[in-house]
Amino acid sequence: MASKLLRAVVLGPPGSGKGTVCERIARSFGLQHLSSGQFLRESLGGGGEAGALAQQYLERGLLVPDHVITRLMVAELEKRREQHWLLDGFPRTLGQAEALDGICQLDLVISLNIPFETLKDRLSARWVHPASGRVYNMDFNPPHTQGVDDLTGEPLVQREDDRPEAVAARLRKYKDAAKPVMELYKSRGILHSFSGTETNKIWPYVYTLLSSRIPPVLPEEEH
Ligand SMILES: Nc1nc2c(ncn2[C@@H]2O[C@H](COP(=O)(O)OP(=O)(O)O)[C@@H](O)[C@H]2O)c(=O)[nH]1
Ligand SMILES: Nc1ncnc2c1ncn2[C@@H]1O[C@H](COP(=O)(O)OP(=O)(O)O)[C@@H](O)[C@H]1O
Repeated sequence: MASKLLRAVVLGPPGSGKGTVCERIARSFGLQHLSSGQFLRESLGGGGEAGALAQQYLERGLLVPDHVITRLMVAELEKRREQHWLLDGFPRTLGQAEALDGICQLDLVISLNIPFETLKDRLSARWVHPASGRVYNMDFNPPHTQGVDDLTGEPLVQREDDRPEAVAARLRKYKDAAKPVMELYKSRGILHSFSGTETNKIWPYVYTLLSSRIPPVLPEEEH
């Protein structure tokens, strides 16, 4: 069955499980997701003055200026015109949402609503494989061998911006910037909010919602 190309966004504060949920959606529905944070970190690898400046925002847990992230994301999305879009972490401000409006009409927006204490606990236990963006958590999804990526055997690291000093600032900034974005999508009737402390409990609802738009390639439990 041919389906219309999906234009979807997953929003939520740092640590809310956007990456985890997007990974499951990608696998269950046979599509690729684009994480603005991971994409930024990869794009900065090349160095240069602009890269060094953006790096400082990331390390301090601050939002990169709208024009920087928007230019990067819009250029990448133009390349993926013929694919489904599942965006993780973009748009995060009203300016970014308006820029996205200029290139597509969103079908659905998933918002993850997770208590503050849960976010803090999760971020302090997050370990990542920098090259792939694969994410682990020492309680929730630990690697097979401690400190090592399952697929490559390379070392895992903790992100600079997951340090407690940076986390509080990130969560505050997120709230301020995201509020008008949520209101915009709510007013359009495309916002779907999911609340809870466990991704495994939220996941079946997300799966059902996505299934109403695009045919799954895997059953819900095989994420
Ligand atoms: N304990 C616990 N950790 C989770 C759960 N869902 C995701 N995580 C972990 O929480 C951290 C943040 O999740 P991530 O998907 O990276 O969130 P993002 O910052 O919104 O993209 C990661 O280390 C995940 O492995 C959950 O239900 N319980
Ligand atoms: N849409 C965006 N606008 C501005 N900065 C962004 C955006 N997405 C990612 N970033 C930058 O990348 C960092 C990491 O983002 P991300 O990997 O999505 O992590 P998290 O959701 O855990 O904050 C952010 O703190 C910010 O500096």
